[in-house]
Amino acid sequence: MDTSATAIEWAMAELIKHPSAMKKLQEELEKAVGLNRAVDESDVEGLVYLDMVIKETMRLHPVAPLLLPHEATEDCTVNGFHIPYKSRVIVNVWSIGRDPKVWTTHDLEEFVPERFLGSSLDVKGRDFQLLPFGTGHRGCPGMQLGFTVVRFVVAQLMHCFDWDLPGGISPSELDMTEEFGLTTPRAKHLVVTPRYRLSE
Ligand code: HEM
Repeated sequence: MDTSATAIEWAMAELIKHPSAMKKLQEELEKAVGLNRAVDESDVEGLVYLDMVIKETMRLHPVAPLLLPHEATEDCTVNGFHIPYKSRVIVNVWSIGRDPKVWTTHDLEEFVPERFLGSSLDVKGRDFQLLPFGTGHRGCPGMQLGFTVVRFVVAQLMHCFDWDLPGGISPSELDMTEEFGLTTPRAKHLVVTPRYRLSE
């Protein structure tokens, strides 16, 4: 599964669709790195807006929308629901990412990285509102690598380039249809033209 590539493509698409968020991220990167060199892996730690962009991307576009099927190892009760031993449990993180009881500060369907401002929510599996890597014994063992790669690549692409959509399409018209399955990639790959923005 191309999990990291799918997450990077969604982050790029959301940033291109929301030029003000892209500008804020570019400003954060410029402040941290300047325009005379490319982003290094060590620059990415502590970039608050970048972190919020990636979390918001993973809230709206979890790469594995139903995680992987889990099996109950014993009888248990969760939120009043009895789950018998050996039941197959499917966790719909796509839907949890749009739960109005959880996400109260901004429009649920909108890409708003600022909803994470001042919040300690992270993607490591402790906060059940946001589980793009699953949680527990069968959570994603590649989480650290995946999260680092996604942050680093998005930071480099946004720092080095501005992005133009083809054929005069305006950002708001960008098609965000998902292809539903075990993973949810974009239905149509993102096609964009880079414009180099660093000093030589
Ligand atoms: C952004 C990148 C990635 C995302 C969003 C992601 C997401 C996930 C999710 C949601 C699961 C299922 C967890 C569950 O059901 O509780 C999973 C499982 C898994 N992931 Fe990842 N993953 C990513 C990157 C990676 C990488 C880089 C590797 C390997 C180097 C990896 C290896 C695995 C493996 C082996 C499992 C199965 C674990 C098991 O069943 O015990 N993932 N991943």
